[in-house]
Amino acid sequence: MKKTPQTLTIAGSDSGGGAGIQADLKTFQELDVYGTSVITAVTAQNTTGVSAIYPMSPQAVQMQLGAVGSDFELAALKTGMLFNSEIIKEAVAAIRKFGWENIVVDPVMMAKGGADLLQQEAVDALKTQLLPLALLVTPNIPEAEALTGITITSAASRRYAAEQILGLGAKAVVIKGGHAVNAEYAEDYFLQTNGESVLYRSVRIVTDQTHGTGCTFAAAVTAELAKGQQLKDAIFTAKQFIQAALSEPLNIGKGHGPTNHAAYKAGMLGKKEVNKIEVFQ
Ligand SMILES: Nc1ncnc2c1ncn2[C@@H]1O[C@H](COP(=O)(O)OP(=O)(O)O)[C@@H](O)[C@H]1O
Ligand SMILES: Cc1ncc(COP(=O)(O)O)c(N)n1
Repeated sequence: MKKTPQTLTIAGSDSGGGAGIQADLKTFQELDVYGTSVITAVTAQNTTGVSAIYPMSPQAVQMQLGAVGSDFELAALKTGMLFNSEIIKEAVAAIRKFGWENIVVDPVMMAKGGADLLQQEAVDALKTQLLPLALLVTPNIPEAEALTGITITSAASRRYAAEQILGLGAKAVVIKGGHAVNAEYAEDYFLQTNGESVLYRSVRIVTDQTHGTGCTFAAAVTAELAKGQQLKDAIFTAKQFIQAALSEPLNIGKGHGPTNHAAYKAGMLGKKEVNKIEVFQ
């Protein structure tokens, strides 16, 4: 009997439903994998910002990880908001204990409104303990800068930052371009340890409805890996997924609205020229 691929997200809850655990589970569902979740923190959040953060105790995280690990056969997992170094330690311990592979680390540091989703003291633990276990790490530009101390202003500095991140032990990195000053394109730059690089380019969609883009992108990569796709193909599908999700806005909330997680499966991608993804190897 063929089993549905099983996945896990270790992340924070977004009461507004557009980012974090909620974005991840919606994305898993849309891409036909089974999603489980370990909640690291509960945020009181909507499209206008984060008003409070309630981290789970390390024990609460450990118990959730144990419950998932003792029952499910995970084909891939992602991490999102981890908040502090104690929670990172629990995630690392469970990854080792259960022998989980295909680990996608979205090094979530800050919400778009500026709230700290990773405490400063935890950046070191993320770098030294979690990144060495990652198949892929998916920083946006400010996160890649925080991980490396490099200011990204050009293709050369982006490549240099990617190399430094691989130096931390991740097998591959994709530096996402949502925050770049490129008005025309959103470019995601992929580099892996054998030196191979790929640039994924789409037309930049003019919208302020970008809440949860990073979570959704990493969850889509995770789902595709769980289905057995190669990393480069999984990233291509994730880029298509987020492009469709941005191009069919839901117009929900008073601030930075959530993306449309249903658009890709509903076939909206193929319908618009703007949604073509270019790939440069
Ligand atoms: N305006 C946009 N138009 C098209 N793609 C975008 C846009 N903003 C972000 N993306 C894409 O969304 C994904 C997440 O990128 P980014 O927004 O940089 O991450 P984060 O949410 O972590 O800050 C990437 O694939 C990026 O290229
Ligand atoms: C619980 C939680 N996790 C992550 C994000 C980052 O969201 P984005 O994907 O827009 O960077 C968020 N705002 N809230």
